[in-house]
Amino acid sequence: MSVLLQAEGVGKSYSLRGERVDVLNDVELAVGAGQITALVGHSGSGKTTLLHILGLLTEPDRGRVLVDGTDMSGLADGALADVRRSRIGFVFQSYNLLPQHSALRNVVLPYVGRRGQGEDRAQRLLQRVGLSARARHAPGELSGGEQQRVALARALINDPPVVLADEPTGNLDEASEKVLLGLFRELADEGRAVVLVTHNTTVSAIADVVHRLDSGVLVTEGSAA
Ligand SMILES: Nc1ncnc2c1ncn2[C@@H]1O[C@H](COP(=O)(O)OP(=O)(O)OP(=O)(O)O)[C@@H](O)[C@H]1O
Repeated sequence: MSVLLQAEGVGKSYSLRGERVDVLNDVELAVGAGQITALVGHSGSGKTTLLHILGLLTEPDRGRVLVDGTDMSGLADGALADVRRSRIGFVFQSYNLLPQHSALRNVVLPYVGRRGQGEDRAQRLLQRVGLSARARHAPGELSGGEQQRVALARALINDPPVVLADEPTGNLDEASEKVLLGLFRELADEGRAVVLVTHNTTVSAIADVVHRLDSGVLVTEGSAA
């Protein structure tokens, strides 16, 4: 298994009303290509914080994140943004789609490839997530599950080897959940590393590896391998 994303000794604390809260303590994690990794744990255990650190959206206080074996600590903001755009697709818990733009425009916006090819690629991705007929619709005209699928298409626009998703099935009915989990499996089968934060046991059941966060410590619960 080739490791695409690693956390080494990652720690994060917040200061809340004068109280220090240690959210993550010395987290070690290696995320492999071709696998679905689930991050589980009770509410407030730090899953989103860890996902944001893995996605280079939040800097850890201690330790480091490696993408393709390269240490990300100390990279300038621009270089970090380049790695984020090209190597990591992130699906946010609240989708974070721009309401004034169509689904298609939302998918194209982060595209960094050859000029003129973004729209075609975005169309194909919308087709892949079953929404080609909704390309011109604004996020407000789509259901939660549809917005989630647009957010996944956007996360794939630059063909990233790593896909991170925060509670991707949080607002979905069973049928939409099944479609989305099928898509994540396809992404892993293509060789990508997929990391899902979830409370949902259906989601963790399809994962190849399950890690649980408990009191800031990450424990591996199970591995299909
Ligand atoms: N920006 C922040 N400032 C201060 N404290 C924060 C911040 N972000 C997270 N926290 C604290 O860190 C802890 C972990 O939050 P996090 O959102 O990572 O947990 P979670 O496991 O994803 O929870 P949930 O399952 O409820 O989404 C919480 O106690 C929260 O109050």
